Amino acid sequence: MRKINKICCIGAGYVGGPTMAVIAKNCPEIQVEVVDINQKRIDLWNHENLDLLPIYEPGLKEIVGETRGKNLFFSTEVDKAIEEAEMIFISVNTPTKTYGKGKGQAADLKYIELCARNIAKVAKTDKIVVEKSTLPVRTAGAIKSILDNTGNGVNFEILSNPEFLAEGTAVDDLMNADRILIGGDETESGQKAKDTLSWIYEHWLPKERILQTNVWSSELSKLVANAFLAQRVSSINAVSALCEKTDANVAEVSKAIGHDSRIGSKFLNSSVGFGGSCFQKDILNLVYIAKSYGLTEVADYWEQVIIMNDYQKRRFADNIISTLYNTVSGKKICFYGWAFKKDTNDTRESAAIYVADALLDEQAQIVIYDPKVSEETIYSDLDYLGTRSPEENRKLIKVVKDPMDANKDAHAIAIMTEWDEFRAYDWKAIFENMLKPAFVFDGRRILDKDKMDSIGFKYYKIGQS
Ligand SMILES: NC(=O)c1ccc[n+]([C@@H]2O[C@H](COP(=O)([O-])OP(=O)(O)OC[C@H]3O[C@@H](n4cnc5c(N)ncnc54)[C@H](O)[C@@H]3O)[C@@H](O)[C@H]2O)c1
Ligand SMILES: O=c1ccn([C@@H]2O[C@H](COP(=O)(O)OP(=O)(O)O[C@H]3O[C@H](CO)[C@@H](O)[C@H](O)[C@H]3O)[C@@H](O)[C@H]2O)c(=O)[nH]1
Repeated sequence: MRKINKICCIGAGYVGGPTMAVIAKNCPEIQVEVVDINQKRIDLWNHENLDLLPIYEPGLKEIVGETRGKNLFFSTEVDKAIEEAEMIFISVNTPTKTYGKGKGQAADLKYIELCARNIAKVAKTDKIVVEKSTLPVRTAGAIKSILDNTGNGVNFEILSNPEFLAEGTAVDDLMNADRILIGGDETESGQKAKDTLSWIYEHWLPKERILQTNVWSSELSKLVANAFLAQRVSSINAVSALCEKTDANVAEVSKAIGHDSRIGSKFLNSSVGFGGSCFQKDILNLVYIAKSYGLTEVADYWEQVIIMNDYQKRRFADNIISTLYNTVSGKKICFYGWAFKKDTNDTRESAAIYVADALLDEQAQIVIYDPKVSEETIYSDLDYLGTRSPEENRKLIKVVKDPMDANKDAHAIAIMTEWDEFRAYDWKAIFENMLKPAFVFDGRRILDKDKMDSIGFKYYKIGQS
């Protein structure tokens, strides 16, 4: 096993930034360079005011404050970083394809390929290239083929090292990872490369948690882990619809089944639907791969997880419309939360976007408050859907910085994200501020039904009649 002094990471996003910051903190002897083509993002990573880092994660600014300028650096000098590093992590985005073959399902690998070509062009010494991005099975082979055909005599070892952090808890997940997965060739040089990457993680994690597999098992395990987690959310959300029709309470059902140690209690919180940049994308990718091997039943099985999630979002919006006397036209609806979960400023695939879109189709006036999401992001999320013109979106949507401004004269409040501060609000004062009857649709099950009823709200909680 070889110890290394310099690593770099291509992609300074939600994964690249926190992951490299945690490596820098735990490995003071390793110089870590994080590079990105997005100048604005890099400028924010280098901003002297740590509250302006491009990514909000509890505990992140403290680690960046401690390591930046010592052994953690952010820059746009991609070529220089590649040239100098002994190990290169690729952590660029791999979104669902929006064009051509596999549109709407396959992963778009153009950013990965650009990185591979760039490494091939620039590298003059042997490198270990680590896939940190989530990739379809057998992508390592494609990267290897690009790298090995450069003809400049450099040896590349490709490893798959998928990341399992969840947003909102990224720092804690990285510091106390359940497992680290390292996939690589079962050759002597492959084994050496795996051990070198393992050595980095062993700085702060017990060796038993570091699993080594072949490359393809590692690539596939990442997709399967997300598919299993999302499947649990869709399963409990399917049950929530049934609970609303009966006198069952989804929280009691979750608790009852979660006590079975074979089932376990995690990921059984019913909600307005899962969001985030990973679950849907990775399941679609799994579905696409299964289809491409002719495994139709396997593809259909996993696709149902997404179909159920879409149903849950639509069901929530439909309930708001039907409860508000079958029309929301011109009615003010307050959204508490826009992020796809609490403690992150990320809004990718957030359920709030799709619920808002359905209500805007019915000409609702939506006023949004989220403690961490900017007005610019909210407008761009809706504009991206292309359902209506940007001008129309701005006419129907208002984004406010004070939560009490959002509920003033509102017909209804929809709780879209489980931010802790929403629980602590003075709900009596909110009731006074609203039009009557005052409706609350709790898409995250964070408020107490008895308390809300006693204040006078018409309160609807997902998964409870
Ligand atoms: N977000 C998560 O919680 C999470 C967790 C685990 C795994 N993943 C996976 O990790 C990967 C990255 O996700 P993310 O959320 O960090 O994405 P992101 O969009 O936040 O960041 C990706 C960054 O890569 C940069 N980039 C793209 N092409 C580049 C190039 N050729 N050279 C330099 N920089 C380039 C982009 O400018 C962007 O800043 C994805 O494959 C994702 O599926 C994400
Ligand atoms: O019981 C639950 C748990 C989650 N969610 C929702 O599911 C989505 C995803 O949540 P979570 O998994 O906590 O966040 P992500 O950051 O999307 O993390 C997932 O996706 C990452 C990217 O691949 C993986 O690395 C993580 O292991 C995996 O948990 C969010 O909208 C949550 O609100 C629920 O509705 N109910």
